Amino acid sequence: MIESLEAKSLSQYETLQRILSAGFQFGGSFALWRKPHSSELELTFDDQKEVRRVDLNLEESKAGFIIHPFEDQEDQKAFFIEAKEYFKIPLEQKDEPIQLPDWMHQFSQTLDKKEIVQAFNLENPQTSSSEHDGTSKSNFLDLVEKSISAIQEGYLEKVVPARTKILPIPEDFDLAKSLLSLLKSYPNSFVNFFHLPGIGTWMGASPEILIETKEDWFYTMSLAGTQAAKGENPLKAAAWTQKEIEEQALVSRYIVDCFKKIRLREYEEHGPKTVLAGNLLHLRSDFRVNMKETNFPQLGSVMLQLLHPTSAVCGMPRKEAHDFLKNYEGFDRKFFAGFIGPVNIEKKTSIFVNLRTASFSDQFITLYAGAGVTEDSDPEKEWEETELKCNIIGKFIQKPQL
Ligand SMILES: C=C(O[C@@H]1C=C(C(=O)O)C=C[C@H]1O)C(=O)O
Repeated sequence: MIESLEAKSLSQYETLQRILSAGFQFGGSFALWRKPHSSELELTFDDQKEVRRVDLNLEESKAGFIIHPFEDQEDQKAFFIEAKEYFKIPLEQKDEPIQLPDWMHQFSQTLDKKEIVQAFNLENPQTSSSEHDGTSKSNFLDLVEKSISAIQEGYLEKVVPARTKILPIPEDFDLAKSLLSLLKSYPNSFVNFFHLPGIGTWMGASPEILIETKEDWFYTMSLAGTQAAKGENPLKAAAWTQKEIEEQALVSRYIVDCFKKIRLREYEEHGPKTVLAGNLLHLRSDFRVNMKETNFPQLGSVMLQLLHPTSAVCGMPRKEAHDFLKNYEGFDRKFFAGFIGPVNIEKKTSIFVNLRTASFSDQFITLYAGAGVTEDSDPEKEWEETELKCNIIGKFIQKPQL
């Protein structure tokens, strides 16, 4: 009774503060997320101190949240937050109090915003000082020039060089406020936060599904081509150049090639259409397959392995593009452009490409962004595109809007 009265008086912000405090005091891993167009925040907590690693066998997996870096792992495994505790809370204001689960009341001490920052800083490994600089504009322009040359020489068809941008953690940084800003401002994105003790603490708002399975259906998408959303009706006003149309078509072709590898012919392809992600526009095609009719119940896992990393975040041909980035990009992407998301929660699996994301360490926040380069790319424009992408998360770290 007392608890429910207490919960009634908590605002959304205070509820989130309380959840984050409990997560950090719980001592294990935890994640929270809101799927695109959903009005529920989902949360999962795992009390195991040692971070779990699992095979990429989604169909047999326990319920939980999977996190895989950009690079393939030697042991072919991903990090995993098992849903030892799982619950959801409504994000729309309702009259009834938000119910937090009973176990959470053991962690009734609410950490203030500074203590929360300390909780993720202290546990993460120290980063080297070279990682504190981020990618300079001239280095990124050089990388794009090199990418264009590699394409002109016929060695690559498309490549997606990326960069980092470093922000000092602002004096008054407030994780709960930043997260609420992302939730409010990006209804079409997969807003997420996860904490793997000793490994990383990340937050993001991804627009891109890598694979989704719901009942009998498998879904994926090709997302590429970027421009700033402008004016009253940005979707209508969008005009795409040949460069962007081709860039996105290459990603669709890549997906179709993956279907071909497994001799799957019965897929539906819809699009491309213009979609909004934050204040950016992209071109997107949606693909779906009925796993029952095609007798392919394990399609989720098979396609996950074939698709990652797609040509939306790496390039084509995949191996050559990957080698090129390894040689010239000059930083470790870690979880950026890897994949994250809930697995077998309420019989659904929704795995997103980890884009529009930030990692926390020491006193720094690292933002990551890439841009698809083709023969017709203009290096200066690709730099501007990465600035816009970094800003999607960066602006709410610097100035949450509540
Ligand atoms: C690489 C990123 O985004 C990807 C690349 C895009 C592009 O090149 O236009 C668009 C959407 C994403 O598939 C990123 O956000 O960092």
